[in-house]
Amino acid sequence: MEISAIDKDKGFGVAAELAGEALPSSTVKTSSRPLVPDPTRPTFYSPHPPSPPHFLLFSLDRHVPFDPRPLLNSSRENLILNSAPVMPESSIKRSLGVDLTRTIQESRVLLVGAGGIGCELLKNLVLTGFGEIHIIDLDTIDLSNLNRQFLFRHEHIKKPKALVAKEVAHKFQPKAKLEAYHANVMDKRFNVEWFQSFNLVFNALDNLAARRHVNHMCLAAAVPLIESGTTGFNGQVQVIEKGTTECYDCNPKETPKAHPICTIRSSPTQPIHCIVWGKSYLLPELFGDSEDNPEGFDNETTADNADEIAKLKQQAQQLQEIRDSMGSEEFPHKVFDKVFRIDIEELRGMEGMWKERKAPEILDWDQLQEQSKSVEPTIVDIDQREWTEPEAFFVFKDSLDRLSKRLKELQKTASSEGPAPIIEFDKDDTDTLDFVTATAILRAAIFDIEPKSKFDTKQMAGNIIPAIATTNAMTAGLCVLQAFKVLQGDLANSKMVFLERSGARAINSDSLNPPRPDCGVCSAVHAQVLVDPEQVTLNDIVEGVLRSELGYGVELSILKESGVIYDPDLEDNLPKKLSELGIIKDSWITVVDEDDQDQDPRVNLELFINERTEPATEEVKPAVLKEIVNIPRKPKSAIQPASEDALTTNGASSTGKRKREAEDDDLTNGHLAKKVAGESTSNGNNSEPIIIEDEGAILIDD
Ligand SMILES: Nc1ncnc2c1ncn2[C@@H]1O[C@H](COP(=O)(O)OP(=O)(O)OP(=O)(O)O)[C@@H](O)[C@H]1O
Ligand SMILES: [Zn+2]
Repeated sequence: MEISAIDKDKGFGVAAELAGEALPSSTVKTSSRPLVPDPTRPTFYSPHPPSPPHFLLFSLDRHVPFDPRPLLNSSRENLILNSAPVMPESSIKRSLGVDLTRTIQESRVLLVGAGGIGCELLKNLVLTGFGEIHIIDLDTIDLSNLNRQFLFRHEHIKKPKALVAKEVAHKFQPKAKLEAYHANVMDKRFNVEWFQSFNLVFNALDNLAARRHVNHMCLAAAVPLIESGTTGFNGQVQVIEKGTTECYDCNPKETPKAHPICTIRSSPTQPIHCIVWGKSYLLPELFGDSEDNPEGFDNETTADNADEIAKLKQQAQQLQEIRDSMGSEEFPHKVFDKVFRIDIEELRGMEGMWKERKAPEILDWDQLQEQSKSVEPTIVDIDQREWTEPEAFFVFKDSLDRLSKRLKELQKTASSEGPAPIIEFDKDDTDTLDFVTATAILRAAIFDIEPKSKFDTKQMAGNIIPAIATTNAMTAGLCVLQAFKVLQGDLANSKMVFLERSGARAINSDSLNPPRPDCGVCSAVHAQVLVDPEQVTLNDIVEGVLRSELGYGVELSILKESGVIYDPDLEDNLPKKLSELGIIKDSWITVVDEDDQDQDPRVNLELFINERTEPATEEVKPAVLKEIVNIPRKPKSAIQPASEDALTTNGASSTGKRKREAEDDDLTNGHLAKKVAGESTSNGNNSEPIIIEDEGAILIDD
């Protein structure tokens, strides 16, 4: 990447030179000339760089009459990050124009999550002049949040994130109207009407369930949603608008990987299999509640793995007997012999398993005892390199001893009525981490698998994906840019934006796709029904609303979050009151049309339960639709190719993403990356620079 730094004083240039040293693969060019207006473009200020760079960074102070509108109006993405403590309104107007500034000031927006992205986003929203911002977060502040959730300080630890975020952000812009909720966004009180009260919703969440819930509520409320997320250096921003774009659920999401039980118990092939064995099998069997379901591997009994489960249970039972000798001198030897010798001997006996791969090797207590004599106790502090077998053996005994003493201590002080004390894995609990690292290394040696260091084990066992402050900050900036487009009703130019570390460009974008016709979530029609859940029966809904008012036939089923509550073969629930079925105010049921005899079935109907206060009378039916809705038929072929011009007005149908994937195949180093950048400059698509205004807005052109 090529970076040009220009400043009328020397300071920025020096900083850029230092940056150049820190980024040896980049070319940093510095210059200390003043900015001059570009005579060919009336509102544009050109520094006349020596050669057209890929990115151009401007650091401007208040006195330079800079107008970045041409950049904002360019067809490509720009990134705005506000870095100033307070951005004067005049600056915002100059940057965004009077109309957009007013729209922003009059907007009422919801920010869900005040974590890594949320803190950055709140700061951006406040400094950009958003008029009313509601912040919701269920969590309290933790020490580990402070490195990147910059609104929080040490004195805020244990306080609710939403409330502290509000308080701190308010100081940036006292005029902003902020409202905070220390609550779960999935609470029923945050109902469709509440969502409808916002012009725009931002998701800055960290889990699938909450993201899907907000997606669903925004679709039901017909409020646009800007969804965002980061993992390490990668970030993504997606604009979702009912009926126009794909929703969060249009594309299936990966669920966390569970390893097959046979892999964990008898045929590990990767370091993670040994780590999961130490963390989710051996540690809980010795120090936890062995009745608990282990996490990280799939121990559901099926025809295929019934034998494996039975074997595991048998081995676990034998370990339980050994557990009784915890605290005695023989305890470590007994545990070692059981898991690193007896169980392995048994496995070796299953000859069929070892035809294709090397049979596991048994470990020898006496030999390791001898070899580990010279190991220093400080070995536990060496976390960057993999321990040798004797070192791992030493830590195995040492951590087993520490954990045994801890559990004995806990047992002494525990009350007899409460649950028996246990020790669970925690990546920040050194005793458990040492134990898992050491046992995983010993197991890896048995199966001839590469060992992992304590540091790596912590990442892998703790499912840690490093959170990078810069990625969060850039992603939050991109969210605001997309918000500008949504608020201007310019969905045609809204994008799906990606931050990536590899490839030619850091920021890439893709046109938004129209909704997938087969998506059960966003193809659904949403309606509200007014009822008294204590009085109204399911039959009142099925007959009184669905069949008589909406014309459904016999073949329909009704689902609640927990499963099916009605279908033609399940009529027991019909006479029950809604409240008895757990269908309360502000919950919803999904109606699925199963009738495909005469014509195609209708799309799903999501019926939200609204409470009615006045009683039903002769004239007023017990369940009434708030508005009559038209429920279209499902399209003939569920998966249709997305219409190319459904969203794009600029004809940009060949998406940046596909192009980028092709580029990635060719690009392995910065040299090629530069070449691509140069090419796109010459074809006129990439000629705009990045601008950083260090006390107003920072614009980074994509
Ligand atoms: N259902 C929910 N309702 C409200 N807030 C939620 C909900 N689920 C998650 N959140 C909040 O979303 C935020 C996500 O932020 P982030 O991804 O930075 O996670 P974190 O928990 O702060 O950090 P880390 O997981 O890395 O320790 C968190 O503050 C979390 O409390
Ligand atoms: Zn969808």
